[in-house]
Amino acid sequence: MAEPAIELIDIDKRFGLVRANRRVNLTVERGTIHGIVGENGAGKSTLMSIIYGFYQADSGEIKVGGRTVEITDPNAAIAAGIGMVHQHFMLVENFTVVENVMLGAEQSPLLRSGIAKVRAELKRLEADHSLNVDPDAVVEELPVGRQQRVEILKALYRGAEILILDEPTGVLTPAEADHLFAVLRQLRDEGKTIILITHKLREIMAITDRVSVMRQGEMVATRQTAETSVGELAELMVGRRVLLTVDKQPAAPGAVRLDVRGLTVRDGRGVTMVDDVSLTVRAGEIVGIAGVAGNGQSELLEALSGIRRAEAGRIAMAGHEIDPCVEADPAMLRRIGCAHVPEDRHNMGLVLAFEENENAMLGYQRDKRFARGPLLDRDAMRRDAREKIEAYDIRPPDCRLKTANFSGGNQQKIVLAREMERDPEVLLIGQPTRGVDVGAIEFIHRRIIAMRDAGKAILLVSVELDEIRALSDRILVMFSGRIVGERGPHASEGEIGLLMAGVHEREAAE
Ligand SMILES: Nc1ncnc2c1ncn2[C@@H]1O[C@H](COP(=O)(O)OP(=O)(O)OP(=O)(O)O)[C@@H](O)[C@H]1O
Repeated sequence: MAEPAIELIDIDKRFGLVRANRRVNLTVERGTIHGIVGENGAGKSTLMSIIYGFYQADSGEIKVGGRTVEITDPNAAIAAGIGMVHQHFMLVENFTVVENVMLGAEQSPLLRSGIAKVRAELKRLEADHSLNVDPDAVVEELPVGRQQRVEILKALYRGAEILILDEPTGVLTPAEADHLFAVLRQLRDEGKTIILITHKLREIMAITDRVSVMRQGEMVATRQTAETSVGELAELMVGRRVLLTVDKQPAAPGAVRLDVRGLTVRDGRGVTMVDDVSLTVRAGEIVGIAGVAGNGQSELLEALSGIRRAEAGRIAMAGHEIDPCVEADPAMLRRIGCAHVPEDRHNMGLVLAFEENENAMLGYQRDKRFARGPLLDRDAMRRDAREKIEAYDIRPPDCRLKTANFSGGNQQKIVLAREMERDPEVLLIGQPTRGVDVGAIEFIHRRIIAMRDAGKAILLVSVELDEIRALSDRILVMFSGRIVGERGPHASEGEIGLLMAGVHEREAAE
């Protein structure tokens, strides 16, 4: 039998007291798509960073094609035929596609023979793998799906035989995700090996050949995908049965707590992203905004939370009239009882260089309970942070750890705990479970329902249609900046999907 594409033997990695990888063994066969799943902080990204040479294992061995390799840095990984598509793209945004692909590969013989050859090679790779990107396009002007294709091209250009993708669909529209999967299947059929990390178990079932499960730094199981199920994988990940559906009673809505009239918002380039939107959210109800990413949901949430100034409209929130067209003031909105979980935790939700306990109260630093005279009461902050760490099972449970050193899903929980535990009257919540494992999704969904049942008005924006359908009491569909339809909680996926795709209201109802 052919040698496996890659073998990891007894890989160990510690960060201080945290044992991120414990004697991990993994065999990935050539020409297969191998999924890696595991709860937040299980050690998936660390393991991939070791394969790609960002980190060095404390001990253990890596074999590529049967031969032991020393992967001391990403260049050594590339030389061994390993490529990586990162969760947060590593592209230079104001460079063109071809420049990005060349960057770091300046020594390649192809480049020395002239940029025209590089462009020709890129065109060949694009055509062979249906990657369709213009080599001369500037990266920042490309939609995220295409930027991701540039990352794939970059890896293929460097001769990658093994491609690692870390949560590649988190930022993609459903159509972009389908296209990515078609590309990955084709690469596999050509004999390349794909390692895919994702929290979306449905994706694992749809596209992988085998799947391995990590828990608390250990590799606990490997299955043939055809012989397992979402339920089994979820249980293997978190060590208990996970309810994959949300239990809730019908809503008992009260008074209107959020009333938006004629809101119009433009983006930085002057393009109208939110076009004359009106909506209401009552106490004790969850209103979900469904839509394919990029249809104005983000700008709507930003305008409501005071991050972005609107062009027109008015807002009444928690009994206060707000003019969304004047200078934005998120602090004032917090004071009147509005909490906001932003979609983009890195840029809007957290300061990664701060300690966990500082992020756990970011934006609420003027609260009396954190004050000691004119200073901050550090003890009170840490006490508060520890309570949230416990309630939200944030790992590792260390409120002094720098936020950058938490795994992606745990960072998300830090933001959720801060905003949801403030007991707000109105909760604006964007992509609450992005990057979060199935066990944590179950917990977060229960918390959101509990807040609704306690009379909070909740506006939920999510690109996950399953999440919108599971949580919302009313569903508003946004397309091209407008609300194009409203449906009850039992509307079918197909009906909402049609509205999301811009099919007219009447046709969608038929
Ligand atoms: N540079 C670092 N310094 C300290 N601790 C770290 C560092 N990188 C990761 N860790 C810790 O190692 C553990 C594993 O993290 P890792 O990012 O590999 O998890 P993950 O399985 O990818 O999680 P997620 O699904 O949330 O992305 C976590 O406890 C994390 O806090």
